[in-house]
Amino acid sequence: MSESSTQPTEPTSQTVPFASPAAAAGPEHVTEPVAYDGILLAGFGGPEGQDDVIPFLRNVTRGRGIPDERLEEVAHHYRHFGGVSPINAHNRQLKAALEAELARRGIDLPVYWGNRNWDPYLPDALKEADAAGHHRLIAIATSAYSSYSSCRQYREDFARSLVESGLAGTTTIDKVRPFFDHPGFVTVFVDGVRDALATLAVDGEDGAGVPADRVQVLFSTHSVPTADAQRSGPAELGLGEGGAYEAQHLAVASYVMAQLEPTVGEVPWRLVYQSRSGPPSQPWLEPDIVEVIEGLPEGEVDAVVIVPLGFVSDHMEVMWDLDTEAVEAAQERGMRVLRTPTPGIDPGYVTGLVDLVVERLQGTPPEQRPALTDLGPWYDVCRPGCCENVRLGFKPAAAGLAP
Ligand SMILES: CC1=C(CCC(=O)O)c2cc3nc(cc4[nH]c(cc5[nH]c(cc1n2)c(C)c5CCC(=O)O)c(CCC(=O)O)c4C)C(CCC(=O)O)=C3C
Ligand SMILES: [Fe+2]
Repeated sequence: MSESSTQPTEPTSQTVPFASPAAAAGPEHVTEPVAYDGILLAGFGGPEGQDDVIPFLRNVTRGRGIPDERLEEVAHHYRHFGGVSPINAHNRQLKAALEAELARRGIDLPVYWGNRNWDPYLPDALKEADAAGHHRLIAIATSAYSSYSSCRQYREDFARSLVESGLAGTTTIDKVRPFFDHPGFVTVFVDGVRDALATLAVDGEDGAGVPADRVQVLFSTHSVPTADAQRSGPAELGLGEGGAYEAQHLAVASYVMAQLEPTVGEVPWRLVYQSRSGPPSQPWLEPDIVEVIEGLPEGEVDAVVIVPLGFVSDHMEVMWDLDTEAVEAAQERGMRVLRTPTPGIDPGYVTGLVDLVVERLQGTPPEQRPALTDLGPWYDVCRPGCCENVRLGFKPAAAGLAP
């Protein structure tokens, strides 16, 4: 395991041990213009009432070997909020915001929305596009990084949905690059951490304020099996045992902190994980955010800033694992705690997503594409086998290079 897995005994700041550009020109970047006729907004999906909870969880975990106890626990998170995840409402808002931004820029492309795990499902979105005569789609998945769950699985869902809808051979689906280091995404986190530190500076105990060196910034993302992390991104980039998934998060977190350094100085930070779900025998990325908070040295850290770096909206993984569990852990230790915003429908984020579509419409060369870390701009089309899941076995995927 990499450095990020060691338990902290004192506030830490991580370093990024690599600089390994994916940006070299190659077949993974598409530099020909493509006349797309629709945008496919691909979401995760979530339940919208108590009766949806169990069928939704069955959809998510089919064939995954998630223990029953874990499913019951997760069902409880949803039940606590009336069986409703806000994720579908967020995606309805995002669709409307994308439509407004496209109209503002005079780009005549309809947005079709479909989910992996709940209604409206992806095959229905493809049928809706077909009915309108649209067969050349560019997809935006609501996930910014490389890994099986955050990239490849969406590509497999596209391939499966083309078959299920009867549109294989008629419709094609490409996908915008993983946008972890696109300014539209990253700026939300830079602003969020800056605002949180400013709030703490004037708003501590006794009105004295918390100095930046007594704050621990925790960038949190979804844990995944270490086997999945290792297989994320091309092995020859040499991105370490956490693969592209961990490397991309570390690079973005490091960029965020570097932006703030001139004004706030050195603030301790680290990358942590949340929402682990496999059996205990299976290694997943660590450390867990709650364990890290519980291990923070008493008397040295006055406040924790939680940054939901792995997520694009305030869905259940944010509401429960961060805003409920992690916040309670910090409060129990007498620490102040702030959680920074997710991108949601932030105007800069929405503009950025449209920019990602436009770079594919125009075939913008990689060196002209915005990317804030040395790792990007990441690939438009994945190589064969990229992010494959060895546990679940081979499944065909759309939006990849031909073998
Ligand atoms: C990397 C990643 C993201 C971020 C990228 C992205 O956003 O796509 C993400 C997002 C999400 N995960 C979500 C929900 C769930 N994820 C589960 C299970 C799993 N997630 C995994 C990974 C990820 N998940 C993995 C490796 C599993 C194990 C099973 C498997 O190998 O697939 C389970 C099963 C129960 C449990 O064990 O937790 C649930 C209910 C929701 C919806 C929240 C809502 O409803 O508001 C969202 C946005
Ligand atoms: Fe998940």
